[in-house]
Amino acid sequence: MSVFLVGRFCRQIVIHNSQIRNPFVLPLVQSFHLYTGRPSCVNPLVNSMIQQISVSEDFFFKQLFDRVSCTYSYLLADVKSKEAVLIDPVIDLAERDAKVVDNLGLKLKYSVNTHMHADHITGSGVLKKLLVGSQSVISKASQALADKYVEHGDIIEFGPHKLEVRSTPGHTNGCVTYVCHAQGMAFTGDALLIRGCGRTDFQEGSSETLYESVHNQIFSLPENFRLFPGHDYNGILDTTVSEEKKFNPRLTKCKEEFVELMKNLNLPYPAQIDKALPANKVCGLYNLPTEMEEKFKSILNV
Ligand SMILES: N[C@@H](CCC(=O)N[C@@H](CSS)C(=O)NCC(=O)O)C(=O)O
Repeated sequence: MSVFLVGRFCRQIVIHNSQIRNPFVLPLVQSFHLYTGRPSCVNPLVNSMIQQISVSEDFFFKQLFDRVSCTYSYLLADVKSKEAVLIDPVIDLAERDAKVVDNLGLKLKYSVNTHMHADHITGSGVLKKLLVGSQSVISKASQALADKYVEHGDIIEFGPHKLEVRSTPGHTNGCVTYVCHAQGMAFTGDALLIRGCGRTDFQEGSSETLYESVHNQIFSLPENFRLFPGHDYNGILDTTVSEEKKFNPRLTKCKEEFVELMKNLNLPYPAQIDKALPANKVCGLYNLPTEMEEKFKSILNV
């Protein structure tokens, strides 16, 4: 897709999409908008709410859903090398996910957790057994056991693709957001939900910290970056930086109002919290509730 800029004295300039964020091209796009004085329907800055960034041909992306916990998992892969990562798998659906990976001929490198979940058990432990060679990943700050620990600024690689790790604490201490700059995507876990955010009333949650995390690490991304949350309870799949900066009913408030609002959410505790936390402290490999241990007995050899 291309962007056409039409000025007062200039007939037409065609800029390919891949060049829009080029530091030499962006000011040109901006100045055309300022110069002509009207918000062009093709100006990416004005249009960022609706203009989607398309993924490159060598990048595979599949969004997966767990109906019970309303959790999204994300399978990302390099089309050429077949190396894949799976963000936030759910244990109950580990066999489904392993089958998808197998069917597509992918090689799962990492099962990546955005944080230590309180509402469901991560699938990263069972997936290590189902897809031999794959490793569990979680942030160092989460203090859970995993094969690989990540910190702010680290890069996770699969084929030529890269996910930047951004520390976004507040919902939990160890929450991270994974940003794929080249594809204009960020996976926010429970730090930012669509028109919402993660609760801050347990697991060392802090509303002040969450506010800073979202504003500094997520809202600072380009306006048209697509954001993929850890959950959605309303049937919406994704959002953008621009949409959330305009319409998020919590995070558009000032920090003091946000903190007050978060104090009064009055949400019931997640039903599975007492079973989920002990298991998630070891990335779903041990400490499973009896029914899960029974279900995955042969896979986990416990
Ligand atoms: N009812 C669900 C839990 C719902 C919930 O508390 N969701 C969390 C993310 S999972 S810990 C949250 O942060 N929600 C924010 C919100 O505004 O809803 C269950 O029992 O599992």
